[in-house]
Amino acid sequence: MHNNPEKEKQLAAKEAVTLLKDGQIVGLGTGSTIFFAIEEIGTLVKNGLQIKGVATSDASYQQAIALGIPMLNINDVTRIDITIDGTDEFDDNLQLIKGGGGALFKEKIVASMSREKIIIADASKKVNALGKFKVPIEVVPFAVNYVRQQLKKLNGNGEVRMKDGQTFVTEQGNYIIDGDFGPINEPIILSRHLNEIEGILVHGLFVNMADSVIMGVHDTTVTFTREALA
Ligand SMILES: O=C(CO)[C@H](O)[C@H](O)COP(=O)(O)O
Repeated sequence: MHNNPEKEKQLAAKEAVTLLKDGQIVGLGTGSTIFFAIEEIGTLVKNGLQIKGVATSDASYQQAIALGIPMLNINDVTRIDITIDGTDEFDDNLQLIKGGGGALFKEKIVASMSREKIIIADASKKVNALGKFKVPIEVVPFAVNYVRQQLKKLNGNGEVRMKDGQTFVTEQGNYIIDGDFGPINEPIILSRHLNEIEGILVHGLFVNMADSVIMGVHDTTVTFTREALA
């Protein structure tokens, strides 16, 4: 049986939104998987679900507003109850590489403020070792060459992300360096090293963050939980 990523994304999204409850403040991730979740939430809100959203990108904000989902500014909230977001890769320990869409800064802040963090994914995102997908690293433009040199010391190779022939610029006005470290056997240690490099605003290793990953596979879903790892 062939995988159908679009269908798997939709199934995971449909499953995730069943977790939402009246009164919650909900973090809305970014990307093509979350697109489906926001659509589903729009329908639930039309049918009476009372939640308020906090977006991780302009795209998710605009989609949510167009669907009539009430939205809050992150600086007007002191808590986020639950966040649903996508991922570029996840491993058996529910460690993630995120930021393929370049929204990693807001995604990490929203995740850090969230009591519960749910990741949704199609089956292609599950890997034995992180690292086939290059680690997105958001860098203040002044520090780009310095950071690339520092990545070399970590046995990494970083290329500045381009889009349509231009340097990709994040919503914060920064650049993304996509870091190739080969298979990442110790994501927690690499994450710590990256945290220590001046000029890096945020990186796409989301370690010990996801509470669960809902993965669409063929015509069903499988849920992996952090609780089950302990
Ligand atoms: O981190 C992200 C954006 O910054 C996305 O969650 C990630 O890139 C997955 O995207 P998609 O659902 O389109 O595969």
